[in-house]
Amino acid sequence: MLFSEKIYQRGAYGGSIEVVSGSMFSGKTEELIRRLKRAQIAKLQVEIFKPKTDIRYDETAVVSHDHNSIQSTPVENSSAILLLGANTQVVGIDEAQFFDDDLPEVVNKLANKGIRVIIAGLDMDFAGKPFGPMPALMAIAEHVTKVNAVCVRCGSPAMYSYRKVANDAKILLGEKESYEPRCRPCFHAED
Ligand SMILES: Nc1ncnc2c1ncn2[C@@H]1O[C@H](COP(=O)(O)OP(=O)(O)O)[C@@H](O)[C@H]1O
Ligand SMILES: Cc1cn([C@H]2C[C@H](O)[C@@H](COP(=O)(O)O)O2)c(=O)[nH]c1=O
Ligand SMILES: [Zn+2]
Repeated sequence: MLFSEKIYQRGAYGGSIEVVSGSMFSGKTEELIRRLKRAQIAKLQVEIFKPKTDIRYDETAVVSHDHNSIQSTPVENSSAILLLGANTQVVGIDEAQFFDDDLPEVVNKLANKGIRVIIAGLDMDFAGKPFGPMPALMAIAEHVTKVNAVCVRCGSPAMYSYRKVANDAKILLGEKESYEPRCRPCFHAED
């Protein structure tokens, strides 16, 4: 889909919410970085946020599995995004699944002020259950882009993040040592 970098100029109530969602390794962060870098090229003021807890690749930058990166501000909660993002033109948010349930209200407020908000996050956790505020964010977004990884078992499009380690905690940071993307049949198959 083609998004106009100049969309913010429509003013109050002219903002918008875009959500990029899918499994791990599906390219959510790369797509987020791509859209944000285009906004920077268009000389828009861009503020990028991620949860303070997400220190997998870098304490401050948003970094993709392929090591593309963009500077960001780590924040404790969604109210910090409202505080720090209210006077900019474009707001980017990565790992949105880890934020609190107030995030949809926060991004609605930002979009109602005319800000373009671009959000990336996991739609489902390792058990295939909706993850945090993501369902609500997808409901209120103008544009939802679902991306797929490649199933590591069969090569089909993958929508699930299969957890390879025995741990039932909802939040377990990690990458290939702990997770692999799988398609529906492979996700439900016996190991
Ligand atoms: N099984 C896989 N399917 C698709 N991409 C993969 C896979 N394993 C590794 N990758 C790499 O991961 C990159 C996507 O990284 P990233 O944007 O950080 O994904 P996400 O944010 O969705 O976890 C791809 O461009 C690709 O190079
Ligand atoms: C499925 C699942 C994932 N996580 C963690 C693992 C990673 O640290 C992030 C997802 O990162 P990505 O950019 O989408 O690759 O979330 C988790 O805590 N719980 C889960 O169920
Ligand atoms: Zn498969």
